[in-house]
Amino acid sequence: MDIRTGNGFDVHRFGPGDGCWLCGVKVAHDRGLMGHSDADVGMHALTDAIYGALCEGDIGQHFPPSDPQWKGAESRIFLAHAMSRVAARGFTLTHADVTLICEFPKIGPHTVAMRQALAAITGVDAGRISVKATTSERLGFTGRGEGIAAMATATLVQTAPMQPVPIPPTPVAPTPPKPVQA
Ligand SMILES: Nc1ccn([C@@H]2O[C@H](COP(=O)(O)O)[C@@H](O)[C@H]2O)c(=O)n1
Ligand SMILES: C[C@@]1(CO)OP(=O)(O)OP(=O)(O)OC[C@H]1O
Repeated sequence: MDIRTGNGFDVHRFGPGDGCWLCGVKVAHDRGLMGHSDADVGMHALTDAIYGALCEGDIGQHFPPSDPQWKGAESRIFLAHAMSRVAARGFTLTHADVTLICEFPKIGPHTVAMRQALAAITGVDAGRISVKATTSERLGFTGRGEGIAAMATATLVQTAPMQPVPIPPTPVAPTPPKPVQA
C-alpha cells in the first residue's frame, strides 16, 4: 500500500485589518494578515503539505503570486485544487494536522469551526482533521506579534490504481564547445 506524508509551512505578516482568515474562519483581531490572496496561512500550509505528499510542487507553482488572477483569492480555491489532484492520483486524504503559531489571536475557541471548515472543503471527516495552536513564548517574529506561522502534515493513502505521473526531465546545461585543436 502506498502511504504518503507531506509537510507544509507558511508565514504571513500582520497589517491593517479587523481579523484574519485562518483555516477557513475569519477570526476577529485588531489586525489582518497581508498576502496576495486572503493570506489564510493555515490553509496554505495544509495545501502545501498535500502537494508535498503528491510530489507535485508547491502552492506558488500552481498559483503564482505574480498572477493577478489570484489577487485577493479565497484560499479554499488552492486547497480544493490540491484535493482534486489527490483524487486524480488515486489517493485519499486520511489525516491532516495543522499548527498555528502566534501569541494572538487566541485560536482555541475557533478550532472546532476551523476543523469543520477544512472538512467541508476537503470532503474529509472533521474527526480526521486536527487544528491546534502554540505561542512561541514571545520569542521571534511570532512572539513579537509581527505575523503568524503555520505548519501542517497531510497523510495520503492510495485507494485507487496509481496513475502514472511523468517526471519532468532534468534541465541539462548546454555542452560547451570542444576547444579547436591547433
Ligand atoms: N494563539 C494561540 C496560542 C496558544 N493557544 C493555546 O494555548 C496553549 C498554551 O500555549 P503555549 O504556547 O504556552 O504552549 C496552547 O496549547 C493552545 O491550546 C491558543 O489557543 N492560541
Ligand atoms: C497563495 C498565493 C497566491 O498567489 O499568494 P499569497 O497569499 O501571498 O500566499 P503565499 O503563502 O505566499 O503563497 C503564494 C501564492 O501561491
